[in-house]
Amino acid sequence: MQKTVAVLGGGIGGLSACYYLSKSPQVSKVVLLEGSGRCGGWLSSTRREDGAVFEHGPRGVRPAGAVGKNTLNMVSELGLEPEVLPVTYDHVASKNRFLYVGGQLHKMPSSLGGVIRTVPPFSQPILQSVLKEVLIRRGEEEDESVHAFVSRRLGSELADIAIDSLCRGVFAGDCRALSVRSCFPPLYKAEKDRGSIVLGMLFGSGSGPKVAPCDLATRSLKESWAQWSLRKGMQMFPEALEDALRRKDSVEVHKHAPVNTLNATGCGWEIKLEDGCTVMADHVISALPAKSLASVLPPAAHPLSQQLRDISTVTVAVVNLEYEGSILPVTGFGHLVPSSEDSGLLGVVYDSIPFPEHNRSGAPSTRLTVMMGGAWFQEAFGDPDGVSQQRLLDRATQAVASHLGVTATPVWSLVALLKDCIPQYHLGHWKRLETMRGYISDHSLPLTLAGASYDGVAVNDVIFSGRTAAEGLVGVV
Ligand SMILES: Cc1cc2nc3c(=O)[nH]c(=O)nc-3n(C[C@H](O)[C@H](O)[C@H](O)COP(=O)(O)OP(=O)(O)OC[C@H]3O[C@@H](n4cnc5c(N)ncnc54)[C@H](O)[C@@H]3O)c2cc1C
Ligand SMILES: C=Cc1c2[nH]c(c1C)Cc1[nH]c(c(CCC(=O)O)c1C)Cc1[nH]c(c(C)c1CCC(=O)O)Cc1[nH]c(c(C)c1C=C)C2
Repeated sequence: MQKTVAVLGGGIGGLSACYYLSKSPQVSKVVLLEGSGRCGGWLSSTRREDGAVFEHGPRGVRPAGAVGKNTLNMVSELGLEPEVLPVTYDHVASKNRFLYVGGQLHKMPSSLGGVIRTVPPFSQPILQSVLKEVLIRRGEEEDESVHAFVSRRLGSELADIAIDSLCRGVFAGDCRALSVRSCFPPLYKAEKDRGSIVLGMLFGSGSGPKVAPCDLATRSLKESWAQWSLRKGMQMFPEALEDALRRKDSVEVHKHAPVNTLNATGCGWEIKLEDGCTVMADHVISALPAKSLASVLPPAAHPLSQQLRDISTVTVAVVNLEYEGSILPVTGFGHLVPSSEDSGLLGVVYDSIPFPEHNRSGAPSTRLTVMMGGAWFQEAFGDPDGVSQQRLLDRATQAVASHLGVTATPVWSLVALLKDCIPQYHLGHWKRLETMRGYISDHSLPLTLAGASYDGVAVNDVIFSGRTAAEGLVGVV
């Protein structure tokens, strides 16, 4: 029987689910319902007339692994290959990442020399911790915080500085609350399967999904890409996806269509939109943030809604700055700030270094992005609704002045408050997923969960979640 599938949320997760569904003859109709006036969700770029591009959300995607290949396959199918801007592993933006500790920038080790010597801010060679790690006994816990896991296996200094910063630079989150099992599955699996992170990395652990690479993915391997972006910014990606979907007879894309309620009809769903319109569907793929889905589910699904509400999120202030000339004292991807140094200031990306193509045409300029808040937003700035743009801008320019010695006034700036933008996979997230998916299956709800709230926040993971959701319904596409 052919089905009508409604996909809720037109972020990269929902668009991807539609894309894969539309490849299947088993689906007669796909209806995408996006609440806002734009598809793409957090993939959002400001393009100025002089050619400058500023990212508010993701600025680079990794080509590595099956999910990285999968994304590049989609990029290629969408005809975006000529627009791809690759950054190779030997580029300075791949080799140089900094930590701001004790009022100074420290380059993170990226070569053997950097791990065999004692390199500040660390008090002993990283290699020492790595060699000892092999001898540490396997943990017994079903889950553990990222901080506890790394402290146990590699020592508290690496956990307090490097891992604390890494969790801020990926989840804008607190490594003492985040789950190692859900945030860094390869680390957790390496210990479970091989008894050690190092042995897991050396000999592999478990088997992940397999994806056949297209020419573009093969090229990314041959040319050693570390990350890539698109010529007119990451927003090109959802724009191309939306265009491709609009060209298919089987797909309807509705923007300005916020979902208000979902009512189970016995053989599907009646979906009420805020404007009073109704959409009927045999199946729903939700690519909404977990809390948004919780608020539209029927009261009878209360146990599921409660679990969804318990997946918390953090708010990040993103400040894009543009300076006259080439003003950076160092070169690289950017720097992260551990929470012990300055909890409210997460890090600074040196956007002009990996992607100079996004600089304005004409006179030289430097583009930076300062990211603030995250799990520390409330303690640093108070209620997100009460903080002024000027305060965020001042805090960002002060950080650029004290961390990088850049005291010039930016020639252009943009402050964006990204409310509830990154889900936090706290301790026990895996159990919550099991409970939620168990509830859906036990109650035979025609509902699939996709998007960043569940199985990975990276663009690649979210796209793959859209594919998995579609394939769960129609088989391999
Ligand atoms: C500042 C920042 C930097 C990032 N950097 C990177 C990076 O460098 N690399 C990387 O891989 N990833 C990065 N990410 C992560 C990645 O961008 C996100 O995890 C991903 O875009 C989430 O996609 P999504 O489709 O799951 O959700 P969203 O983008 O949140 O999309 C959900 C959609 O649902 C819609 N919606 C909400 N409620 C309703 C409703 N009731 N009815 C209808 N529609 C509704 C929203 O309008 C939205 O369009 C970053 C994220 C942020 C915030
Ligand atoms: C300072 C805050 C943030 C910076 N980027 C993000 C935040 C919250 C969000 C983010 N960054 C990455 C991802 C995807 C993860 C993935 O698995 O691909 C997300 C959601 C990529 C990333 N950024 C950094 C690392 C180590 C990674 C992981 C992948 C990789 O190694 O490339 C470090 C980093 N992020 C930021 C800065 C300033 C920084 C380091 C210098 C900004």
